[in-house]
Amino acid sequence: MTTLLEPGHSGAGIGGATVKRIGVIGTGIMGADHARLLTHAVSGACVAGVFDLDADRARGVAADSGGARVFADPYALIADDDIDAVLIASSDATHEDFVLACVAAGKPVLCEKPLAPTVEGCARIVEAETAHGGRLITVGFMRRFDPGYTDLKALLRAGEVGAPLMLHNVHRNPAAVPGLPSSALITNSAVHELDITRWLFDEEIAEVAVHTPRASGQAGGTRDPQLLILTTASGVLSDVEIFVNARYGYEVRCELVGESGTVTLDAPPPTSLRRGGLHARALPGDWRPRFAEAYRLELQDWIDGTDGGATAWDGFAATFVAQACVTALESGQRHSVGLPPVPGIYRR
Ligand SMILES: NC(=O)c1ccc[n+]([C@@H]2O[C@H](COP(=O)([O-])OP(=O)(O)OC[C@H]3O[C@@H](n4cnc5c(N)ncnc54)[C@H](O)[C@@H]3O)[C@@H](O)[C@H]2O)c1
Ligand SMILES: O[C@H]1[C@H](O)[C@@H](O)[C@H](O)[C@@H](O)[C@H]1O
Repeated sequence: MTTLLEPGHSGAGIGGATVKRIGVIGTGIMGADHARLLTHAVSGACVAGVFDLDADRARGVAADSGGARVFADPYALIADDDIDAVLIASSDATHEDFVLACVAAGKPVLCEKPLAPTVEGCARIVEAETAHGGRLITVGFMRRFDPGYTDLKALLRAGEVGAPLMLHNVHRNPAAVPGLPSSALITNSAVHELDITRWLFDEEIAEVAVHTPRASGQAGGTRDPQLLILTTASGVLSDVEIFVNARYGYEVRCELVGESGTVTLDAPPPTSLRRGGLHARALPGDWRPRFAEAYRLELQDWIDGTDGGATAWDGFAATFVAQACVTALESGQRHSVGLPPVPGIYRR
């Protein structure tokens, strides 16, 4: 693939031989988790700098990361000569400015999903990276590294279930903040399934529809749950139940239906308890335990420069489809997607 990175680099990852000094912007739930993984579970990296609007939070993560520098300004962190690459885990609306600053500084950047919450914001990022002339950006669609999803894709590729027909996805969170906009179920949560559908079938989503039952009484006015129906260019259907006030726990699973068999991706853990007439398996409270291995593998891939992660174009496409879903939600009508052509630097 085309790259303008230094020798030893491949694609948007960091690559090279020495320990990579990472700057982390945003040290909330995800930033702290990524910093912990970079410090303790990923080889060839250390957390060298942190920034968060909440300075106490940044100081706590810096201390847990072996004494990283706490920056007072995120743009100073990005520009600093002792920071080799940047991980952005601040809130969604801040991603665009930070990613653009990384591209301007020529630094590899791993940005948590979504790349930006608006299509226009993602387009500005893709334009900047294209003008730079080589890939620097990776987007944190970590499910691409989840052993369950990679197995599912391998079985599909090997022809084990024949040609694909349907993918049934379930994505549930125990509770959302009261007053969450209905569109956020799509742009912040179901955006993972939009990415996974494109990645699994290696094709674009051509049409979307969104159906809603009556809203849950626990949802505080948000239209929750929602059922997204995605149709790919070749006519595969991928349906997504997104329910962010499911109350009982965090759960992500799916079933792929092919012409000669099916594959079920269930929720770990592998252990289950049988007692008192029940057969039970513990569910996590959020995404971190469910996708722990996926986050680790995603970060290792980025540090190694192996280039298996989602590109800025994938980030653009996911937000583009999400926007079409929001339009479908608001209009109650099916909506064609019509992605623009893929710029050259993203053709694999
Ligand atoms: N890949 C995943 O599975 C996954 C899971 C959860 C969250 N996320 C994404 O990660 C990002 C962070 O989510 P979170 O759950 O950690 O949220 P969080 O609220 O716990 O943390 C966000 C942090 O960003 C900080 N922040 C806000 N504005 C900032 C700014 N301008 N500069 C620097 N810091 C700023 C906040 O102070 C906070 O500490 C979001 O974009 C979210 O969509 C991804
Ligand atoms: O930001 C989080 C995160 O992306 C999780 O992976 C997803 O399951 C949640 O629904 C979402 O709110």
